[in-house]
Amino acid sequence: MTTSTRGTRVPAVLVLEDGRVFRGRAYGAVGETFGEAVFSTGMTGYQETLTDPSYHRQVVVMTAPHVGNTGVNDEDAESARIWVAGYVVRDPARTPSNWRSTRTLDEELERQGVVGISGVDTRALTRHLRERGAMRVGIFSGGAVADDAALLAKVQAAPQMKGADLSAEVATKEPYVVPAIGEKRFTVAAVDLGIKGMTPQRMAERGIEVHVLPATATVDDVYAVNPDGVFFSNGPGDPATADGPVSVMRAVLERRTPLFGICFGNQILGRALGFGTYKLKYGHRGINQPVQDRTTGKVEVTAHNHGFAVDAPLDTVSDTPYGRAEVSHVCLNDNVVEGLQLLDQPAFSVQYHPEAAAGPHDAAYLFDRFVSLMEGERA
Ligand SMILES: NC(=O)CC[C@H](N)C(=O)O
Repeated sequence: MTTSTRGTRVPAVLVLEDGRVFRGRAYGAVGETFGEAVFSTGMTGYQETLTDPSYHRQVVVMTAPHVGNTGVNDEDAESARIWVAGYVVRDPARTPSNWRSTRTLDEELERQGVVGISGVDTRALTRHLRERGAMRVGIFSGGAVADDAALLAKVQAAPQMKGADLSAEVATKEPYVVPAIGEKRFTVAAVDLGIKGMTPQRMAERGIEVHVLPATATVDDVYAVNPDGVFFSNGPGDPATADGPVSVMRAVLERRTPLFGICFGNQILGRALGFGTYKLKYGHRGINQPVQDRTTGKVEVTAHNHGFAVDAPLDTVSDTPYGRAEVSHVCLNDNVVEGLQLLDQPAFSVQYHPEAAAGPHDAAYLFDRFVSLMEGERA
């Protein structure tokens, strides 16, 4: 049960699993919530962040101090609802202003029952997460917020992100089609593991008819649409649990159908090739992360949202059951693997978000690369 906080100063408390406590005021819905505390460095694009299904079960801390300035509109959502488990801001806008805005962010959080906290020193909280790593957190308001020991016990009983199998909780239950814009050139089967709305849109803009399939889609479901290419989306949870999608991807690789993966899809390609995945200390989340495309040498500024990464050798070509593979992209902040490509068949993936919602459009060329692979098959 949640109630309104707007215009009030309901006390709220944020409790990390290592016992650190931050006090503030309720923001959005009043109640309690649990998740993995992560920080996003995006200065803008909060609506896209909140509605990205990959944030399911995560409590997002915004490093930008002023959030909500442009309100909420009906155009920028990346899915039908807010997925973050909780929201932490420093200084929410009191009077949002934007020509597209139809409501305030705190109204929207409250309407969707999303518990948040404001008035928190998000710089201190971010530094704590950076030093200690992402960890479980609870936000509490409205009830007893004084007994920190009892709240800490609740946080320590909440589920971990490591080992969480979440795609089926966020993905579509029924297949649907996003039609090509203009002349239809290709058909793609897109396995929805938590897809963002902009991803099929970026394909549709290139003449692709996108058949979005549930996370549980089988190899037969994928080939029933007679695809020119197969796509595996972003999504929440630990890639080590995604055995079903890994086996579907292996079947796609067997058939040498052109393949593209984004984020969770990159981790699944890593696993399909025989690499491991591991949890990063605090992940990459934001819209200003430098990545180098090692195939061209170009550096691009990119949107990220990942807490896990692929463990593949950076400087050697690997022999895999599907031929030679290499790391195509790398994050220049920390050398984390940001992309994989096969050298003997048309398959590649990136760990970041070329659909750019929100974020810079530097990486849009990857959708063209996917089109080229499908063109190559036809030539
Ligand atoms: N955006 C994504 O697809 C994230 C993938 C995975 N859940 C991770 O945290 O690394």
